[in-house]
Amino acid sequence: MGYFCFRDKMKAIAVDIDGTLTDEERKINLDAVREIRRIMDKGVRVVLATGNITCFARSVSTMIGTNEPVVAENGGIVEVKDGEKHVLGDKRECNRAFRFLREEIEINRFNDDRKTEIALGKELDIEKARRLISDFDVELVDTGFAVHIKCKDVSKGKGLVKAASLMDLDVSDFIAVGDSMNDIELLKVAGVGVAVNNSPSQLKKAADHVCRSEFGEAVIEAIDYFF
Ligand SMILES: O=C(O)COP(=O)(O)O
Ligand SMILES: [Mg+2]
Repeated sequence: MGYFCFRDKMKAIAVDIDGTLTDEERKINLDAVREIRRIMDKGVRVVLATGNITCFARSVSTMIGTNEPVVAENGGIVEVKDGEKHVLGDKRECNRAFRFLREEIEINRFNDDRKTEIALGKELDIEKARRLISDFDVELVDTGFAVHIKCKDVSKGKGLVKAASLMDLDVSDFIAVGDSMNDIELLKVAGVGVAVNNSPSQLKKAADHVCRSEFGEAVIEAIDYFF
């Protein structure tokens, strides 16, 4: 089935922030924002799905101009615009793993108020850390911007399922665009999963479509292709 079959069928897009809407320095691509606003004007609904903390996700969403739920903390939180929060993760096991890890190796924890996970500086020796906390029911996800200690059953994919139901949509109505390993479930649950070209090969393999371009240019490419 060709991708053109999806044209006019897709109702919504879920977009990752860092490395997808932004470049590697976290500068947002304004042309991609313009493109997102253009399809919003046509009635396409836009959800941001990010590993960032909820207030950051909400701020970016507000400034782009979407009033839809945001998926934050890698799917641990889905927040509706009026501030109603759906908590899909449990931080306790992350805390236990973190306390154990900090006894063993030096780690730099983000000083923020995450509700369902813990974010660490990306300079961490991730393979060593994974071995050290392998007995805990958590996983480490490296996004290229941070390393997250998150519950195994939390994902942006589950977050999108929740967001879609709050929007009276189905996840299959969504195209999802992402750049890193915290996007893999997001790309898998969506109707069409799109990896930007700066994604690791594992994400590209999980995607239905891999963009030729990188970062925000790839968001523009995906929108032009699918909407
Ligand atoms: O929080 C991160 O580490 C990356 O954020 P992202 O999911 O928006 O790319
Ligand atoms: Mg990203």
